[in-house]
Amino acid sequence: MMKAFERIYVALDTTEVEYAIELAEKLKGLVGGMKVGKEFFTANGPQGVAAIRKVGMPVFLDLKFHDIPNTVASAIRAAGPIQPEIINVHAQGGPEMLKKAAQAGREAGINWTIAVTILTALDQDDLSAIGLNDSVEDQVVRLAKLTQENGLDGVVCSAKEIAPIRKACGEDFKLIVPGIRPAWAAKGDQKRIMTPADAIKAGADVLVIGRPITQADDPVEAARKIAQELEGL
Ligand SMILES: O=c1ccn([C@@H]2O[C@H](COP(=O)(O)O)[C@@H](O)[C@H]2O)c(=O)[nH]1
Repeated sequence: MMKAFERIYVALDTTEVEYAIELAEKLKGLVGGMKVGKEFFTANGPQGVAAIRKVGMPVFLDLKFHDIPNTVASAIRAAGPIQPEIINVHAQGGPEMLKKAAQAGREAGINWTIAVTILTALDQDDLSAIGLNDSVEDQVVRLAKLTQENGLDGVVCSAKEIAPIRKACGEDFKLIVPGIRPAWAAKGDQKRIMTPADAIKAGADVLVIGRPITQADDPVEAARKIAQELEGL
């Protein structure tokens, strides 16, 4: 049985590899894993990710691939040697791309290949601006079902859509949830947010938390405070 704090993955959004390693070392035992995304990967490449893995925690490689099926599948296979626990694509890449991504993830030995539904920094007005006139919830559930039908392990969604996705896709489908904001943290550019405790109560498998921890005066204390909030849920 997973402990609640192990559900926290910290978003290491920085270009500084030494700082990221130091932070990962300090947070080991307080959180479950590290998430590295476009900023870190663009600056430090696979060697940078390997350095984070060496700290001894699972890594979520959040590169959100969105391209033609062959390119996405090849990129996922290329990530195999980095041995991320989780890798992702955009569900809006469509059914063929999703199917090829799932196959490539399995071939590469990656535990969870998942798809981003609608970014947590977007709200209803943003969807309308890009010509999507369904509700955020309907669009997220549609993409989650498409992701599941094509063999992936789960989705990235906001905590606000956990209940309808669970209803549509069941309990085994993995829900990885950014847009997490403790009551004491600034919202920043996130629009669909929830507190860590409420997101876990709603049924999130993994919470992705960046700035509330990394930008805190004392990141270790911030992580400890969040972990305590999750204890006993
Ligand atoms: O819909 C999404 C998908 C990915 N993210 C990523 O999660 C972290 C969140 O960081 P915070 O500092 O806690 O806002 C960040 O790396 C995003 O790229 C997301 O926020 N929403």
